[in-house]
Amino acid sequence: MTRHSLAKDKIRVLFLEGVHQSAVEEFRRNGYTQIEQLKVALDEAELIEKIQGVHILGIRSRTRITDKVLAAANRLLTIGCFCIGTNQVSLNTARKAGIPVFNAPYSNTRSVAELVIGEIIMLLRRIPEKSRACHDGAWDKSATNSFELRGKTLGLVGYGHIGTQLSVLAEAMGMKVRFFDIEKKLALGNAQPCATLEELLGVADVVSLHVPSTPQTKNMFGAEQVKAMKPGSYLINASRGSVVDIDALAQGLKSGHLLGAAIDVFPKEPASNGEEFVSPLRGLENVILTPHIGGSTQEAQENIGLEVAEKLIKYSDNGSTVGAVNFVEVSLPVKAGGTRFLHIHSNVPGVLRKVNEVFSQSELNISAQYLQTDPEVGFVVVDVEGAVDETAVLQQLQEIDGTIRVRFLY
Ligand SMILES: NC(=O)C1=CN([C@@H]2O[C@H](COP(=O)(O)OP(=O)(O)OC[C@H]3O[C@@H](n4cnc5c(N)ncnc54)[C@H](O)[C@@H]3O)[C@@H](O)[C@H]2O)C=CC1
Ligand SMILES: O=C(O)CCC(=O)C(=O)O
Repeated sequence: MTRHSLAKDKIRVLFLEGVHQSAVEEFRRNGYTQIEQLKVALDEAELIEKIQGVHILGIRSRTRITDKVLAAANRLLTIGCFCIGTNQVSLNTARKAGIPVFNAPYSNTRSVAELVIGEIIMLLRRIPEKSRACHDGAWDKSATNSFELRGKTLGLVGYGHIGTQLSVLAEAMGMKVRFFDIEKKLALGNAQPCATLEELLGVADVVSLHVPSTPQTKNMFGAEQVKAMKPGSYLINASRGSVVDIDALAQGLKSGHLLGAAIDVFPKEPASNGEEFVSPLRGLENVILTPHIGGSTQEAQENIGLEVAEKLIKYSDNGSTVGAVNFVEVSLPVKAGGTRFLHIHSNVPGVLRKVNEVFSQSELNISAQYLQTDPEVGFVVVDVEGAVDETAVLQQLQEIDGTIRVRFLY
């Protein structure tokens, strides 16, 4: 039987925002019983209260894990973002507190790419307003400003997991693809890179944004970029609301410079399904507005649930940090016997020596040791064979200057 320093039925797991049942089942399959599920996101004050005693927290993109929430988290071992973006978590503070954060970098990318393909067709055919008109009893059978996508140029800003899949799908449908990325990227199919964003904006009939939320991408698409787009072109944003200056976009649409837009993410998104969605884009012609559902398909959510749950369980059971977005990655073999100590510390000189002294002074036989450091945080894992007074070792490790947290698995 695998035993743990904290019995699994004492480990409290909290899932917010309707994390998929596949995650819950994976935790149950692995022996976890204390799992609480909420459908909603919590605001900072609610989370500060709710997080007390929680060891493993699972969220999606709405819940903000701020410095204050992390300071209040008295038992938190790890956080799982059941999505791609991790900008909702104060990653640096979590890292310094010894809390690895995991996400699912691939599982919903196909869903986003498919949605964007659908939106390109809908926008070029002006389906939003034609459908609305039919619902209202009108019959507008005109081809004005309706186009095929064949032969048009798709400009991808960000050529990562989503951008590249879109590139392949769009070419298969007869579009030309250009892309701009800050990193050198392998161009798939016949896609061609642009040296600058301006170059891309000057040639694209449809611009689709697929960059992460970073300080550099904040408002990277403003009045100047809207103006630089071709007259009669379209903008799609299914990345993050912080990337586009929404007022500048509204202006570009109202002036007729842009013929349409499809926007899935917004600078301010309602915290729950009941809250009113407020945006200057509401009511504009040929604008598809969706409530941040780019990755919301059954397939994606089920896969994400499983993928992130596996990473969280591996860390909780085994200490492995592979896939962590804010933490040094240590790939650990499953432990067959003995005791495994996990020591997270500030990366200051002498800590590793003191850790080793604890084991040598206790005359313990170290069978394996793993160490990874970043400039500020170190993570050392020590496997020990034979009989061990775990509590005594734990206490000595905790007393080492610079220790952030210590755990043992046995
Ligand atoms: N609407 C939704 O439901 C979803 C939204 N997303 C968002 O989409 C974003 C992109 O997802 P992936 O393609 O999987 O990410 P990725 O990390 O695979 O690709 C992002 C690409 O953007 C590039 N990039 C970064 N900064 C840039 C800049 N300033 N200019 C140009 N390129 C830049 C990177 O080099 C990278 O190639 C995610 O970070 C997330 O915020 C992801 C999934 C679902
Ligand atoms: O499904 C979600 O909650 C958010 C999806 C998303 O934006 C992401 O994966 O980054």
